[in-house]
Amino acid sequence: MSEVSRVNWLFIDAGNSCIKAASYSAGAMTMLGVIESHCQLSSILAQVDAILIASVGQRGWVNELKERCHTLSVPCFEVEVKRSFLGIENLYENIQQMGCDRWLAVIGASTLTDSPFVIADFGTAINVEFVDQQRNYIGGWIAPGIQLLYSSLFKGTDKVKGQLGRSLDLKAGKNTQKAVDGGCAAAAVGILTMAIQQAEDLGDNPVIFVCGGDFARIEQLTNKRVRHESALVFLGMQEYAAQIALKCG
Ligand SMILES: Nc1ncnc2c1ncn2[C@@H]1O[C@H](COP(=O)(O)OP(=O)(O)OP(=O)(O)O)[C@@H](O)[C@H]1O
Ligand SMILES: CC(C)(CO)[C@@H](O)C(=O)NCCC(=O)O
Ligand SMILES: [K+]
Repeated sequence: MSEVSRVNWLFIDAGNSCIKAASYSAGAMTMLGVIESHCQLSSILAQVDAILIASVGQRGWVNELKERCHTLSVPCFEVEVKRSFLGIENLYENIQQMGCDRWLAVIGASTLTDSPFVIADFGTAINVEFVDQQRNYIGGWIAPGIQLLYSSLFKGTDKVKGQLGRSLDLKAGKNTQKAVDGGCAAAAVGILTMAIQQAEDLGDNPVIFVCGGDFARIEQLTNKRVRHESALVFLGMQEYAAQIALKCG
C-alpha cells in the first residue's frame, strides 16, 4: 500500500445552492451528504487528515473553513482547473474562468471510459461537457437549471405561477401548472437531446453521462442509453487528491 491510500481525506463540494461532502480513505469513498451545520462539520473535521475543497460558490463559508483548518493544523487544498490532467487536454480559453466542479466531473468521467463522452449535469445550472476521441475537453454549455427555469419564469411574469414537482412530464398542459411543468421539462430534456446529437461529432460510440440533483425529475422522459453517475465531481476529487498525495509523499 502506498502513502496515498493512508490519508483520510475530506472532500467538500461547495456549490451555489448547497455544500456537499464525502470522505475518502483506503481507496473507499463515503458520501456524507449535504453539510447543514457547523456542529456537523466540527465532528467530521476531528476525523480527517486533509481536506480538498472544490468551490464555485459559498466563498465566505469556504474562507472560514480554511481558517479553521489552519488553526487545527489540518492541511487544506483547493482544486484548481488545469490545462492538462490525467491525459485530458483542457481547451477552455481561460481555465481560470471555468468552474472547478465542471473540470472535476470531466476528470471523474474520464476514469470510467476510454470513449469520447458527454456529461449533462442537472444541478443548480444545467451544464454539459464534451470530450472528444483524442481526450480533448472541447468546452460545453451552461444553462439555467430546472429550479431556476421555474423561478425566473414566475419572477418575469404576472400570471404564471406554480410549484416544481418531483416528476415532470411532456404532456400538453391544460392548466398553468401543467403547462409550466411541460415547458420546463421540454427545456431540460431538450438540452440532453441536443447534447446527444452533438456527441456524434466527438468520435465513435460516445458515452452520455448524466448527474445532478434534478435529473430524477426528468429521468422517465429520457432515453435509457444514458449512464447515470451521481458522484462524478467526487470521483474527480479522488484523482486530484491522489496527485497531491504523490507530490507531498
Ligand atoms: N434529495 C433531492 N431530491 C430531489 N431533488 C434534489 C435533491 N437534492 C437536490 N435536489 C435538487 O437538485 C438541485 C441541485 O442539484 P445538485 O445538488 O446536483 O446541484 P449542483 O449543480 O451541485 O449545484 P450546487 O452548485 O448548488 O452544488 C436543486 O435545484 C434541487 O432541486
Ligand atoms: C456553471 C456552474 C454554476 C455549475 O456549477 C459552475 O461551474 C460555475 O460557476 N462556472 C463558472 C463559469 C464557467 O464554468 O465558465
Ligand atoms: K450543475
